Amino acid sequence: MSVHIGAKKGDVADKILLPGDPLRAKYIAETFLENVFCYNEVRGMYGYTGTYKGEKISVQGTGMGIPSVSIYVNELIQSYDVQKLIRVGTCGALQQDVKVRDVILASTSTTDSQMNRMVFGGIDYAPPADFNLLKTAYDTGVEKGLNLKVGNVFTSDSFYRDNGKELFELLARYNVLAVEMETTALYTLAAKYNRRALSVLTVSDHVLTGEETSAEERQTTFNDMIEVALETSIK
Ligand SMILES: O=P(O)(O)O[C@H]1O[C@H](CO)[C@@H](O)[C@H]1O
Ligand SMILES: O=c1cc[nH]c(=O)[nH]1
Repeated sequence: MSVHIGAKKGDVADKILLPGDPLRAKYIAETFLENVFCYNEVRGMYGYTGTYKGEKISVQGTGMGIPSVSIYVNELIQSYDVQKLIRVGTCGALQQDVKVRDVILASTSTTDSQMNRMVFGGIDYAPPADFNLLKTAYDTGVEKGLNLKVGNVFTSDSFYRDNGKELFELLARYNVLAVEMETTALYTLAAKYNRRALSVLTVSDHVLTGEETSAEERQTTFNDMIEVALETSIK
């Protein structure tokens, strides 16, 4: 057991999918995995292990934002030796040509979080996706006929903000594709511990047009993203 995960060491696979929403973890486990068992219910942050096409794989909710995802990624790496970590999250689109339900692969992330500035003494570290995971996910998506977008995403410390319009317009001008809340932490911790990480994101709402998906759709569905992540994890 670690502080926030009630699993025995061998209960967690070396590859894992990481949705922010624990009910998305439950949906993924029940819909896509075989031989499934639940290894974590601590704080309702469900974690499951099962098999996908015969390969052992886990799926763990991370909660929202950098502090929460950092707890789970630290414990998954340090206590359970997880090697390959793929976030399956939602995001808000910042570009006109990025549509609701599109799938984005985050090649890097920009953040307003102070976390990395504290770690790197004021330097702006650029957190990268693992190139092999990124290429595999891209090739897998193209094979499935998906119009994947690849690029920079904004990992925000706040979902609600007063100066949103100006900031989002500025980021959009600099080609940032979308806003979410965890990728910077995932990529930075993967680099720190020499693990492989990727964020695969479904656009759940559009910051410019106001179009959005329902809470139920955010919790379930988004199957294109999940299939790309599962296939990438076993290739
Ligand atoms: O759907 P998840 O994976 O939680 O991701 C996005 O949704 C949450 C905000 O609603 C934040 O965690 C953001 O990153
Ligand atoms: O962080 C997020 C996630 C989804 N949609 C947003 O607008 N922001």
